[in-house]
Amino acid sequence: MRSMSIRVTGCTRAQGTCGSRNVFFGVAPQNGLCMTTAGTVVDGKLKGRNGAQDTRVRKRGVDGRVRSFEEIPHTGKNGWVNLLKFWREGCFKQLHKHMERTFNALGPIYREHVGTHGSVNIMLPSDIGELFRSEGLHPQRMTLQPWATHRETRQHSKGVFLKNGEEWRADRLLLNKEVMMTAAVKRFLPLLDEVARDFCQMLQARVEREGRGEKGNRSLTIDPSPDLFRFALEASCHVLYGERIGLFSSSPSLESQKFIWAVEQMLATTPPLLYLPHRLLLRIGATLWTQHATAWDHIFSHADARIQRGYQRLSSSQGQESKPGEAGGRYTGVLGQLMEKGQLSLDLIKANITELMAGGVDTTAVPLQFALFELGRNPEVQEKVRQQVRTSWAQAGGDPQKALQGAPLLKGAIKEILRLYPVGITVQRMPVKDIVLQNYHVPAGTMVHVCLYPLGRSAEVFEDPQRFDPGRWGSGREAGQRGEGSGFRSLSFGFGARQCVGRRIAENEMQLLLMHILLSFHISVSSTEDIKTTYTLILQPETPPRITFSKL
Ligand code: HEM
Repeated sequence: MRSMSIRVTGCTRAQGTCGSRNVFFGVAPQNGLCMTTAGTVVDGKLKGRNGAQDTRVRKRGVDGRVRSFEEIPHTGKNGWVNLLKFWREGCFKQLHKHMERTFNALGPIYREHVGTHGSVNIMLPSDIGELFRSEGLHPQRMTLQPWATHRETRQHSKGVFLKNGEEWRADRLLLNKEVMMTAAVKRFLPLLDEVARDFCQMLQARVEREGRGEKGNRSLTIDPSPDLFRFALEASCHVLYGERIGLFSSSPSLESQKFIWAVEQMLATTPPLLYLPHRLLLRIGATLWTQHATAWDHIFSHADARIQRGYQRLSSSQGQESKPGEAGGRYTGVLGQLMEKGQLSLDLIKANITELMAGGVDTTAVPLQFALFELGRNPEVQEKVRQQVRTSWAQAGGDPQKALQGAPLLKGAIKEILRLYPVGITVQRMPVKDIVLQNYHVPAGTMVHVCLYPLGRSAEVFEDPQRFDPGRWGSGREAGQRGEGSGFRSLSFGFGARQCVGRRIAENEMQLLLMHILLSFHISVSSTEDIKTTYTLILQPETPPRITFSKL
């Protein structure tokens, strides 16, 4: 086992889990006192066993030893009591804020036991690096058991999201070729660009039709979220099935609206099911379980219909000479590529494509809402990004890949959005060997959560963390970043071999849409107040922001 050097911890604001919103200890808010095995938190400040004032430095124990797992500060030992408090305090919906408060109170590492689930939570890049180095050849996350149970009860195969071990790796290597490799990105980028341009045309027509002001110079204020969900679904279907589904028409299909609703329902019902004995809920036919399973059934039947169509299209074009995935010279999407190569069984193609569909809509539509809001409330930043995009677009001669390459601020803007509003608020790993984090022993097989929301907003890690500054990610610019260790700061897509398989689709899709919007519209918001956020397996705005689009 490797020992670690002394580390300065990241707590600058010790406001504490133990204040009025304490969900764990049930201690009267006035005295704000919580016990941990490693120390005592008094008024949100960590004191050693002997009551010494918190130095914010995790030192070796007095005898110089690595501290034991049990000594890691924790939020209460009884998982069921904690669960009850979680429920009563509405903590499921504010998990990201709860994590931030708990780090502020307990320091950069803590244990948590809620219901049936136990974890060690960390947030500093140096600890994340250590975790990454111990993830092994088959990195393992927390399994979303309710999703797995749905597959088992319906006798569906599992895709990469739910698999582990060699089975996971075999599927994943084949999927990488179709969605992550540079050659694949080149194939699907024009499809995403087409959808992004069509979206902007649709928006331009709407601004002209419904906007205020003089003809040709109109503005429209709307909640763009329904349109962004449609955009993300249209883009996903185009890339995955090679099919446009007409969601920008005046009468988008009811079936697609139902799909969007089903993904929302599936996401919202997941967090409570993670902490409850969901198999029992299944057996007694509890509403929560039924809602969850019905939502998944809908997602599956939507994908099924499209896969059948894709299969027929491909079968009818067989015999014509063409490259794989390009029936009759036309790119037939990720589905077409996988079918033509024939290395994955039809069953596994279906399982994986369905997961890509389920994972690919809300995850991009929601950050786009935050991005429009941040660009709107930071007009100077918006203008800088627009200038770069304009120049790059003019030089790219219509080639979307070149245009994106010449606009690093656009990439920086997406990174900033995901730093401030990480879609998934944690990345989890089970280390395959014992490790030492913050000088505590963490045994192999422990579920460790990397908490992205507190990481992204930590003054220990980022200079002026509340500022939306796409330039902080520029090459050679270390100024916007702090603390020891390099890397492990931009982790919203996870890390290593198990990072998000849809990453390249998501990044390009979001960048292209923002690029075309910035080329066509000035964006503004009426209120610059922070957006309140809520957690429903993904982090979203409590109320979608209203955005004003003014024609340039
Ligand atoms: C901004 C958008 C997105 C974010 C922030 C995001 C984030 C993540 C994260 C954090 C993980 C876990 C990675 C890890 O454990 O290291 C993940 C996994 C995954 N994501 Fe995404 N995702 C996004 C978009 C997408 C899209 C568009 C798709 C599908 C087209 C997708 C499909 C998946 C799948 C299938 C996995 C499981 C991969 C595996 O276990 O091998 N995601 N995503």
